[in-house]
Amino acid sequence: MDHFNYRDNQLFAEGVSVQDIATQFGTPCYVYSRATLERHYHAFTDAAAGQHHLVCYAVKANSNLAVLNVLARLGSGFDIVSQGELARVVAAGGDPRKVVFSGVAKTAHEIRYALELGIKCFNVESEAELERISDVATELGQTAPISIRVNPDIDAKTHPYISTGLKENKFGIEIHRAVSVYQHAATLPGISIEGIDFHIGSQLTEVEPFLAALDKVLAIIKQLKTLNIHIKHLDVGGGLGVAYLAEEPPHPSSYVSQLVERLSEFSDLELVFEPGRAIAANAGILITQVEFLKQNQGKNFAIVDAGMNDLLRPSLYQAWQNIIAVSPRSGTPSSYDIVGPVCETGDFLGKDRELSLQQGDLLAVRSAGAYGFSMSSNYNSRPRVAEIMVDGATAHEIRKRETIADLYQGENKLPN
Ligand SMILES: Cc1ncc(COP(=O)(O)O)c(C=O)c1O
Ligand SMILES: N[C@@H](CCCC[NH3+])C(=O)O
Repeated sequence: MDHFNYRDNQLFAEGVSVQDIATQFGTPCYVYSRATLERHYHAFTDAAAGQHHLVCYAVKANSNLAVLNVLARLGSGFDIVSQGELARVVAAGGDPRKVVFSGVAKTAHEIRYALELGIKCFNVESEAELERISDVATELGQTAPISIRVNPDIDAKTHPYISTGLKENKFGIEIHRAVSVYQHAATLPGISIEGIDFHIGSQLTEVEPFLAALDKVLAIIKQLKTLNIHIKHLDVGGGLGVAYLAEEPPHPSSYVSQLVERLSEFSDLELVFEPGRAIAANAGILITQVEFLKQNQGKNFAIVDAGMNDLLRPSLYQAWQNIIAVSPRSGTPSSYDIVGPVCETGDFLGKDRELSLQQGDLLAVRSAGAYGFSMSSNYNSRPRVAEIMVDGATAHEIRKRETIADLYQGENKLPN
């Protein structure tokens, strides 16, 4: 469910007409709903209420400062993968003590920055990284809180590019070596063992792979206890999917409850979640305008003003996202490929979409709040689009559209 609905044949974002947003701020632009973000966050926290828990929203899904700020105000923690994301969290008013730091290649500089801010935990992805974290912490006279990311070798049954928990993926430490890595970690001077984590992939539509990974990791927690290594938190990563087309992912509350049920023997364990998509995807749309309608060899194209540089998912993963008219027409629909202005054959937002269209019409690409703007680029020297957040009856410009000058500021010609 979200807050983008039709009223009198006009698409609304909460209390504001999408047509009005386009008129005021221009197209293309991303539009987010504060109420949807808040509702999705609460779906996790309400369902986890019986267990000590922390939701660490995955910043990579949508790192706009206003989005982070809305979540920070609710008490959310954050899952980050770079110094840049951590700086954003701080700038948005997030609490560094609720930050977990994931990613396979943390630099010494990034580790130092995170230690100085006092983050909750480093999710460690390799032995070499463990050594580096210990060294940097020792230099600073600190001990770094860590969790080992175990790779449970579970097939998450998702797109191969976004599966992360198989042994052939680059992520985490093989599960059969986890215990020995913890034993080694316990000997390092700059390390304080706090947790254990996994993340098996993104856009998962079933709970079973999560439960299978959870069971494997709970067995390790028990084994570590016998070795006098006490795990305080279990981070189950993110990855819960959303319905883009006909998928039927479990509701966050059902997913959370099923995980919590497995923890009856582990009442002291803090459960950490890192959802990105489940919170942000359906809290956003991308509005785009039809520039031209065109026919080639009997095929209909609607050429729109947003392209793969604005929303990469369809091109990169052949992802399907719903495309709807902002003011639907009553005429007989035709089948259109919705394509962008970028000079790539793979530049499309959707194929074979049944729509009744005229030049100048506005379209909304749904479920675009996650991995939309955050994966956008300046390819073809196209300025990045504006981002708008609707809060009740008001639309706020939370990021201005880039100007043409923004595209080359900071670059220098060679001296004569
Ligand atoms: C370590 C980690 N945590 C959390 C996430 C967020 O994933 P999602 O947006 O699928 O919830 C990702 C991305 O897949 C990730 O790699
Ligand atoms: N960018 C991906 C998700 C990647 C998750 C990051 N590990 C998507 O749009 O579906």
